[in-house]
Amino acid sequence: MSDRDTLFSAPIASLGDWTFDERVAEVFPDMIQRSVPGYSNIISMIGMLAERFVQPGTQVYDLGCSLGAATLSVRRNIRQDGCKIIAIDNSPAMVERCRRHIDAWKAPTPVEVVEGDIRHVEIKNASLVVLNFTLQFLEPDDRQLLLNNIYQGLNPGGALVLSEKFSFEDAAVGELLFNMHHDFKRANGYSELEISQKRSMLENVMLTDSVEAHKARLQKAGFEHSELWFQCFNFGSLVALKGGTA
Ligand SMILES: Nc1ncnc2c1ncn2[C@@H]1O[C@H](C[S@+](CC[C@H]([NH3+])C(=O)[O-])CC(=O)[O-])[C@@H](O)[C@H]1O
Ligand SMILES: O=C(O)C(=O)Cc1ccccc1
Repeated sequence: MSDRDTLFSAPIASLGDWTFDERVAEVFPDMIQRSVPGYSNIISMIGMLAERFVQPGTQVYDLGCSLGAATLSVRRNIRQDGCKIIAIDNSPAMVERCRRHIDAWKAPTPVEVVEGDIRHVEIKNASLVVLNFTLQFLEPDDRQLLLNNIYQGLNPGGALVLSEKFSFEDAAVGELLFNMHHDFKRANGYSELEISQKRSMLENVMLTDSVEAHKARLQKAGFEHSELWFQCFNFGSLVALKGGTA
C-alpha cells in the first residue's frame, strides 16, 4: 500500500501549477483511488479489453503510465505470444517507481518503461493503446495530433481506451456531476482545503473536454467507431476502434 496523500492538507502560501513530482509519485496510488471515481474498475476492465484486443506479435502502448497500473492489468491478461508493452511517462519520479512495480511481478510479456514525452513517440504495430487519464494534461492543440498518431500506428481491428475527466455542455448536469465528485472526495477523507488547493493547482494544467468533443476528435483522427463504455460522475472512459479485421 502507498502512503496516504496529505500533500495539500496544510495551507500553502503560493500555489504553483500542478506537477507530477516525487511527492505526488510517492502517494499516487492513494491519491488517484480517493480522487477518481471508478478508477479501479477502469483498471480491471482495461485488462478485459486487453484479453479481447491484443493480438500475437503486436505492441500495446500505455501513454502517461504513471506507476504502471494499467500496464500491469494488461500484462496479467495477455494470453498471446510475442507481444510487448511500451509504457511511457515524462515524470522521472513516476518512471523510476513504475520500473520497480513492473519488476516486482514476473510475467511472460516484456514491458519497456520509457521516460519520454508521449507527443513525440512513434506508435507502430499496435493492437491496443491506453490513454488512462493522460490526454487531459496535454495542451488542447496537441490532443488531436496525438490521436492522429495513435490511429496511424494501430493495426486494423485495434482499439484505443481513452479515460478522462469530462466537462458537460449542459450546465445543470455539469454542476451536479462536479458536486458529486466533490462529495466523493469528501467521503474519501479529503478536507475542503485539500480539495480547493488541489483544484486551483490543476486549473491551468488540466483542461477538460466534453464526451462530444472527444468523440469528434476521435472521428477526425480516423476512428470509425467510438463509445463511452464507463462513466461515474464526471469521470469516464471511451473505447475507439480502428476498422478492419485484426
Ligand atoms: N506529455 C506527456 N508525456 C508523457 N507523460 C505525460 C505527459 N503529460 C502528462 N504525463 C503523465 O501523465 C500521467 C497522468 S496520471 C495517469 C494515470 C495512469 N495512466 C494510471 O492508469 O494509473 C492521471 C492523473 O494523475 O489524473 C502523469 O504520470 C504524467 O506524468
Ligand atoms: O483530484 C481531482 O480533482 C482530479 O481531477 C483527478 C486527479 C487525480 C490525480 C491527479 C490529478 C488529478
